[in-house]
Amino acid sequence: MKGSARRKLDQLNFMEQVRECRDNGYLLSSKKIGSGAFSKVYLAYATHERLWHNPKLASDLRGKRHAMVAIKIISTAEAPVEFSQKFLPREISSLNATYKHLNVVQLYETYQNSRRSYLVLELAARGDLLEHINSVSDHRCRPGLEEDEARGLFWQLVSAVAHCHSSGIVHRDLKCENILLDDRGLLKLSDFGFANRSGLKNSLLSTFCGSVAYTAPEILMSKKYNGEQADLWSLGIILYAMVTGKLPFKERQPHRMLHLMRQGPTFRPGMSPECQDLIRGLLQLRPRARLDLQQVAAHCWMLPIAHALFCTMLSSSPGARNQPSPSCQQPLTTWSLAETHSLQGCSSDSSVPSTGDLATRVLLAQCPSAQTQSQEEVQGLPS
Ligand SMILES: Nc1ncnc2c1ncn2[C@@H]1O[C@H](COP(=O)(O)OP(=O)(O)OP(=O)(O)O)[C@@H](O)[C@H]1O
Repeated sequence: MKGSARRKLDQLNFMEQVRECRDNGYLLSSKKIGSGAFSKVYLAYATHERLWHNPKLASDLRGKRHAMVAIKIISTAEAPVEFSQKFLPREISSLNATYKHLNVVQLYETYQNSRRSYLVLELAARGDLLEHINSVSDHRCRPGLEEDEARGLFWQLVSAVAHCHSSGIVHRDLKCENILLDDRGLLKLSDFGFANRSGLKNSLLSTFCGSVAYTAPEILMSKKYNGEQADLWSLGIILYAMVTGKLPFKERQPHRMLHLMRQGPTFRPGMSPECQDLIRGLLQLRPRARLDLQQVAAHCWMLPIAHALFCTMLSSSPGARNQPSPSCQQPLTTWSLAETHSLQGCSSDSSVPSTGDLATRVLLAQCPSAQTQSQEEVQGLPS
């Protein structure tokens, strides 16, 4: 098809999409914020009428004080049947199963016709983690994020993945490009296109998913694998990318990649030994030897953040305000309220149960004086 004919067709298609969105209560803007293999993602606005009819959407956007959403439009007529019948339904059911956590992109609703499917998603307007790492690296004239910043983001990611796993979902495509940031700088895990139910505790998966650079060795070796343990490997790669600005193993050929993996990651001088230890703990060749999420959250590199969060929870609870724990008196000036909520995994909607038990459990183990002092406050949190 000639260029001008293609442009005309694109324009007609877009006008049709605008109409279909309007019929469903959204004003589609022409601002394209991303695209995937069979999808385009646009900025859109929820109408008053839509907000009135969709309490899930209304309660979330009320907290954000805007009406913007991201609409992912999938051209099901053009996509392979397997995509429309297998992966897309899985993406939708995984997003529904992981609703609602502050660090997982929210799916507000879907609508479809014979040609397209529409996913109305929470907007994460500040791009992805890869772009963020690259822009910070340029700014610092040094590859990678400061460890303090990496710690804050990584905690949010661990909290999001823990929420997915406890909801029975394995992501299977964890990578920097699938981790988005919103306008408050909060991390939002997205793209559940390869996600699956983790099913029975010991059931194994066999499909190859994701990008080679983030893929666990057992998958590259075409073995049956445990999805949760494979996600843990990807977390190790992401943490390495955050603090070094590079990928630890980079090879196109799986067998060469495996060779590099067996040698293990190398670290630049200046990286803290604690961070190196955490990365090594995740990048274990044997899946069962990898740290689990609880161990990651309790790792000494993570402690400053778990500690800060726990102290914030203590100081904001009425009983503890007058009686601070002697071991929890560090200033918390580096954490804003939004960050603290995120660390807790809480939603901005107070009616939603908090899933942020990670820090509480970690700190109760690490901070005995807090344990005796705050029994009552902590009992209020889900475990
Ligand atoms: N909720 C969102 N907020 C802002 N941008 C988004 C959102 N969801 C997706 N995007 C943007 O759109 C791009 C494509 O979205 P997504 O990764 O979900 O689609 P995909 O079809 O699964 O992509 P791929 O084929 O690369 O796996 C993302 O890389 C991101 O830049």
